[in-house]
Amino acid sequence: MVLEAIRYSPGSLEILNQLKLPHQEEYDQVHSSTDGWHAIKDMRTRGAPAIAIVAALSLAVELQNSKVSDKADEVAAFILEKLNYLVTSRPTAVNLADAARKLKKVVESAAKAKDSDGAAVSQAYCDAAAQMMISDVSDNQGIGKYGAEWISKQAGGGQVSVLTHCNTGSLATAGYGTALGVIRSLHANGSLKRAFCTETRPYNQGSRLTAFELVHDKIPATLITDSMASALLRLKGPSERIAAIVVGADRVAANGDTANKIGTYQLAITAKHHGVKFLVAAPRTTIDLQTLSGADITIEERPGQEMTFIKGPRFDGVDLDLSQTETVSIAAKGIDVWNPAFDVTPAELIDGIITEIGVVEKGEDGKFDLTIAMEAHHEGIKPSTIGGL
Ligand SMILES: CSC[C@H]1O[C@H](OP(=O)(O)O)[C@H](O)[C@@H]1O
Repeated sequence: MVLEAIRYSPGSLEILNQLKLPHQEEYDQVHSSTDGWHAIKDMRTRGAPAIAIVAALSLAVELQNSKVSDKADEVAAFILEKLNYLVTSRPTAVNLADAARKLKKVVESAAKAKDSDGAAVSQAYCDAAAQMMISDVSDNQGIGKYGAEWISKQAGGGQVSVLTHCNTGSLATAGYGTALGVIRSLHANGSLKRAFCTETRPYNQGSRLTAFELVHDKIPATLITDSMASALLRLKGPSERIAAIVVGADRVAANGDTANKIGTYQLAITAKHHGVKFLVAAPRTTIDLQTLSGADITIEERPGQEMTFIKGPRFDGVDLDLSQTETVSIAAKGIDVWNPAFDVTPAELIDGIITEIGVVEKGEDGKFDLTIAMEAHHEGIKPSTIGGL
């Protein structure tokens, strides 16, 4: 059974409540853009691509379940207002803002069309929002293909292990995943020895979500704490043939600096120290040429209690009691907390950016040129024009 973070059909949107995973698989209904905003803010749904898709579809179901004006410009104005509201839910991942920008263009074009009316504008929006979900899965399968090929080629063939951070799988996207998509493709190719995943404190996307996906897919995998990464590379890197650390992204700046889950930057440092490749896996909807460098990326800070308390089903010493969710304190009362949700890895520590059309590598100047990848998005330039293939 395929893991579905998002279930959509015209008029109906359900999200898998990721605060309940891995022990409870509960779907929450999303009826409106307000529901969508709160689901994203609460992190009941999360992951850069999934955030964009849930936001877009939350407005689609709101339109589908309401009587829209018959005036094209009124419906267009309503949609633009709601998109501006939705992008305020979480600031770091660019996918949501990118989706809103593209959807605004669709709406403005539909509103200008000859004999257009409210229903036509609403339908054009809903069709475009639904297409984003379909495109994301195919993007991720491309990322998986090119990422797996690149890693296998760099490792000289045979089976390799990789380390990943946070959750970048079917629970962070419309399906298959980005960095976890690379792991899925390596496994499908028979090229994966083992996947190592970090627990990814404090939200524990790794221990709760990535581990859940890897167990679900029966992929050989080992969970480590975030603090074990360097020791893993030093003590088990050669024997486990750890060829790369592969992570997702929330925003890739024009120069390749990448914002991703907190803890990513230190993984890039230890990868460099241990001679292990460090790869960012991201669809081009995550590349933001308007943000020139990592210094320009807004880093979301989350509430301190998300670090100082931990939630989970009650354990009676023998088994889990799923009917009882307990919240326990794991920090001294009164301590100040700094809880940034992301950090920025400088391009100099990144060996390649895996996109759905190929792996972008640095040029002879030691810098990334992401415009080729983005132009291909519009002009269909074949992947072979991008390094690494
Ligand atoms: C393909 S998901 C990309 C990215 O999103 C995650 O952040 P969050 O769980 O806070 O939404 C994480 O940074 C992933 O790498």
